[in-house]
This record gives sequence, C-alpha cells and structure tokens, in this order.
Amino acid sequence: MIKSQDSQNLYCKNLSVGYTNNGNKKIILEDINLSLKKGNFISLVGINGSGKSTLLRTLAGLQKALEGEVYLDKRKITAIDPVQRSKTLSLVLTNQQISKNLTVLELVALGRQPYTNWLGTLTDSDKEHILEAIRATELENFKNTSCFELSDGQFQRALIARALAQNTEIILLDEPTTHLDLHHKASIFLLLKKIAHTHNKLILSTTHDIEFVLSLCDQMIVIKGKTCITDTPDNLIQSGVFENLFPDNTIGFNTQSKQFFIR
Ligand SMILES: Nc1ncnc2c1ncn2[C@@H]1O[C@H](COP(=O)(O)OP(=O)(O)OP(=O)(O)O)[C@@H](O)[C@H]1O
Repeated sequence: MIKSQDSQNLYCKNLSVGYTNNGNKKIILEDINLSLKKGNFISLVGINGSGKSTLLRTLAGLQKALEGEVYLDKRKITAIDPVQRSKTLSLVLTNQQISKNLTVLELVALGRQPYTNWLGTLTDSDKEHILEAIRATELENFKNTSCFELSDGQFQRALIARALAQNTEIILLDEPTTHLDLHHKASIFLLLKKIAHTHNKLILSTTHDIEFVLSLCDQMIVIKGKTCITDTPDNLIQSGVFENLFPDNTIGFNTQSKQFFIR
C-alpha cells in the first residue's frame, strides 16, 4: 500500500522532459503526472534509453522541464535556492566524479556541506548525523578506510550514507545496484526500503532489477513508450504492464511467479 503524507511531496502534472538542441526540442517523455509521498520506497523502471535518468534529473531540479513544473512540497523546484533544495533533496549518482582517496568518514561528512559554515567546520550535531548515517548503512568497520579500498557494494553504501548525512526528506538514486551481485543488490534495496519506512523518507530509485523491486517497493513508476504509469507493484502486475515491457516480444512475464522469461 502506498503511504500518504501531506508534506514534502514531489509532484508534477503534465510534465515533459528531454533536451533542447539549437532551439529544437527533443521530447523524451511527456504527459507525466506523479505524486510521490514520504514514507515510500519507489522504483522507476524502463528499458535502456527510455528516459529514467532524464526524468530523475528533472525531478531533482538539475535539468529544466520542457513543459510543466516539478513541485517540491508545493513550491516550484526551480524557484528553491540550491542550498535550501539540498536540505530537502539529495541525489545519489553512481557515475559522479568523487575522489576515492577520501575515507568513508570524509565522504559521508560531505553530506553536511549544506549545513556547515564556509570553513566547513563540523558541529557536534553534524558529527552525530555523520555517525548515525554510517551506523544505518553498517559501515562502522570501514570509517577510516579509503574509498578506493572498498568493494562496489560497500562504496554504494557509503554514497547512500552521504545522502543520509545530508538529512533530506527526499533521496533520489540513479541505478544504485549496477555491477552488484544478487546478495548486495538485495542488501541495498532492503536498506533503502528500511530507510524510507523507519525514517519516513521518500526514496525514489531508478533500476533495471525489476524482479527484485517488485517484491520490495511500495510504488513503481514504469516508463512505457513516451510516458509513464504508476501504481503499486501488484496493481501493475494485474494490469499486464510487464508482459510487453520489452520490445520485439522476446521477453514475457509470468504473473504467478512475478518473473520475466525468454519467449
Ligand atoms: N544530453 C543529451 N542530449 C540529447 N539526448 C540525450 C542526452 N542525454 C540523453 N539523451 C537521450 O535521452 C534518452 C533517454 O536517456 P536516459 O539516459 O534518460 O535513459 P535511461 O532510461 O536512463 O537509460 P539507461 O537505462 O540506458 O541508463 C536516450 O535516447 C538518450 O539518447
């Protein structure tokens, strides 16, 4: 069941996302209507090149919408100044350029940047948030480890810890489980679900691991053609949306086992 909260929602109506090249609009997705609420773990899925990252960046306010507006807690996201926005919404991008020479503690401390003074001095409260984020992601034993010494799964957890230290109500993640084995994929998704439920946050993650999130997330956004459909996983399964998600009819979906198969 999708939890419904009044505040800190991410909302858009008739949104079009895409790119403008020499004045020409390239629409990737259009007519998108979403109302995403705190306390939910939400997955955004779709085939390669369907527009997941483009939509995520637009919802985060990093990319201008071609039509419509994104509202963060009833305010236009583009009208919120960057420092205020970074106290409400954090973004975890896997391919972001980050110095892996930083220790886990130093990386997670970067999450406090919106709150520190220009010298970057950490207060006791900042330190408490950092340690709490490290505890929540079970990285206590790696606090002083350099990021280049971490496995991909541990590094992914450190990036999530940085977003937790940022203490935002909304966390958006772009493919946080790429390159991870099944065990580590499961542990990241379970962690995200736990954070959404126990800390009452809105967590929206793009993923290709559809079968995993079908059994874990509260709400899914499925990109279909140039728009998207959103509902609970069970309602989406019943609607038959996964049966022809992939092109060329090569992949089918078994509604009983909730698994894809090759036709
Ligand atoms: N800077 C850009 N200018 C023009 N078109 C772009 C740009 N970046 C991406 N695109 C196009 O937008 C479409 C959606 O890309 P996007 O990266 O959002 O898809 P995706 O669903 O995240 O893909 P994947 O699953 O492969 O990561 C693609 O057709 C891509 O070629």
